[in-house]
Amino acid sequence: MSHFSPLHIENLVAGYEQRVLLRNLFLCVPTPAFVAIVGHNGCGKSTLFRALTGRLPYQGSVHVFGHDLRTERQPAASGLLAHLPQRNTVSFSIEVRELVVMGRFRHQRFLSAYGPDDYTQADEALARVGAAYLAYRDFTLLSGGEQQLVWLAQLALQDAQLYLLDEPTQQLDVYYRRRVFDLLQSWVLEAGKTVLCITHDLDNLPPLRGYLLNLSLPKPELEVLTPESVWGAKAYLESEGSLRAELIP
Ligand SMILES: Nc1ncnc2c1ncn2[C@@H]1O[C@H](COP(=O)(O)OP(=O)(O)OP(=O)(O)O)[C@@H](O)[C@H]1O
Repeated sequence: MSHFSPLHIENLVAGYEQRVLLRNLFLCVPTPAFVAIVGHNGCGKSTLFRALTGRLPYQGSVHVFGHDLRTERQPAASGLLAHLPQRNTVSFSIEVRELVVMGRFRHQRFLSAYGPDDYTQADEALARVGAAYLAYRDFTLLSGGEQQLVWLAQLALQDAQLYLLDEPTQQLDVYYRRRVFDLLQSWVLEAGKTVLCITHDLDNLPPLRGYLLNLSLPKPELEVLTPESVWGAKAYLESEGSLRAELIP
């Protein structure tokens, strides 16, 4: 398999002092794709993202388009990857549009302000997530679901090659959950991005094109996303046996 694929993970081992959560993970996303990452609470999904974003030491190797992530000091600044954590907070008052435009940080010249073109792109990104009406509101006063839409708009502007999204549809209502999955699918199909998306929202996955990665399995591997593979993952995750297998250290 090529090291120049969007994501190539070899023999990844990661976890915490008491517990190894990811054991000898091999993964190759061969071409730009959507990958839904599923698994029980606590099985290590966010831990995988912590390793990929350099916040947790790991054994093994991770290459993104041929770049070794261990030696890539600022993967976000170089446009290699962008990450949406499960909880993202802002502690000061800021207009939504001002927060979204910051997604253009890679195109901003030192000490210069964002220009009209940057703001046009911010408005377009907000419109694409169905949140144009929030543009002039104070971000800190929005509901959790509205804030999530704003983060997705900002993320789109980062124009990264690999997106790591940790439960992007949590807190969203049924309409916006569907809409966000459609949006992520368009990032792949129309913009050639690779999207790794941690989710517990299996019901919305069947119509999507891409792969499924069930991190609760003893040997997780990519499966093509189909109604059958999603059903299989759901049946596995609902079984008592799968939970017991995971609790064995
Ligand atoms: N810094 C840490 N030190 C020790 N253990 C940790 C640390 N961070 C997380 N853990 C534990 O590691 C396990 C996996 O955490 P992780 O956040 O990867 O789960 P997850 O699969 O993303 O779960 P969820 O679906 O609930 O978000 C959990 O049991 C958690 O308590």
